[in-house]
Amino acid sequence: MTITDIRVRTFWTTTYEELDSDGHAHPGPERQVRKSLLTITCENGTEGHAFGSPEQLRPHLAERFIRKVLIGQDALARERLWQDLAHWQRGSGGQLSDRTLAIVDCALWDLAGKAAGLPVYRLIGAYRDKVPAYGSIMCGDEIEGGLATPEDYGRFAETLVARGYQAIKLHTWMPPVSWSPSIAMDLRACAAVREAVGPHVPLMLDAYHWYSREEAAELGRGLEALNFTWIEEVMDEQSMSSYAWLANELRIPVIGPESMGGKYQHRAEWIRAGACDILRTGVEDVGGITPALKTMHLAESFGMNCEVHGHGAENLVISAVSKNCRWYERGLLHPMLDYDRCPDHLKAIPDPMDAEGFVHLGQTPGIGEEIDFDHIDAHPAD
Ligand SMILES: O=C(O)[C@H](O)[C@@H](O)[C@@H](O)C(=O)NO
Ligand SMILES: [Mg+2]
Repeated sequence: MTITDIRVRTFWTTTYEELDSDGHAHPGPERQVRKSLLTITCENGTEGHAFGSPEQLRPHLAERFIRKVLIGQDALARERLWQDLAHWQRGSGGQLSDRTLAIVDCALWDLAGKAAGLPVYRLIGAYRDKVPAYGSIMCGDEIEGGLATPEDYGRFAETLVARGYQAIKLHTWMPPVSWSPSIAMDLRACAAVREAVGPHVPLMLDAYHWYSREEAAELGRGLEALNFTWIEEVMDEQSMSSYAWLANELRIPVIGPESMGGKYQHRAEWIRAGACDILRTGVEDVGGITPALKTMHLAESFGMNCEVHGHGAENLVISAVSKNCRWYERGLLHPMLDYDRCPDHLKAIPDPMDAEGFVHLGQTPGIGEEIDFDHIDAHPAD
């Protein structure tokens, strides 16, 4: 199966979210945004697709790297094509990101699933056909009726448990919220959620990402008293030794790294340094399904769980093929947003969740996205 073409289509789609000055998502006015679709085509007409941002698929990257590495190559040689693209990162002057690698890798996996007539999670080797989900709540805000108070978090958590979520993760308040960061408020929100859902629902916290060691330890001890399941990204992840210090200080499991680059190699160093009790990966964070699988296997070799960052078909695949992954992160969730609303560019959401809190893997060949090509072609945004 020889790759004969790659193309990028950029189109308009609707969003109901906006990013704050720190890059965290919150509810926002309905508006149109640009999104891109990479399509890889083989000589027999088989195609693989993956979504990304226009910036991650901009012409310089599509022509200088993606086309150059892929055209004429065996589409099923994913490992070699991923390695070739990853090696180009050094010579790209910082232009070729892990996010772009992830898009290409996901499109190749989608193509392989189409060629085999299998959903990708079964092509890789299923561990399960449904994954328990935790509700990942958006960062706090100052919106009336949103996530402005600890009580708001408590009320929202109750609705999420009633919806079926088997666990809940809080992202609490961060700048630009005027009075944040605040350990006291973080712990008040966590206490309100624990009070609302009772003692047995697993709870996790992902808070302000730049606390000091002492602040992070104080926060962690507060979570221990509330019987939380893990503490996440509460210090700058560039300081691996700070996380080794924190993991040694606390009983509650420390999970990471999420936002750090370095793929599976850097995550191996975190394990070696004792900087995490639970490893973290994500298809976008480490450069694709191919390296995310390596991260999963790395953690498994150390008897560790590895939890997947982010929602979407590709992260659901990773969660479904790994014994040492406990959850699917479904979110980000907010009282004013309908997470189950189907995006304009899809015919169905990729992560439907049943009333018991399980997200079921689709059986359609490919990565698991039902793409609405008519929408994409009818709303060009080049
Ligand atoms: O932008 C971010 O920091 C992430 O999207 C974050 O909000 C959330 O996805 C996360 O940290 N999950 O663990
Ligand atoms: Mg996180």
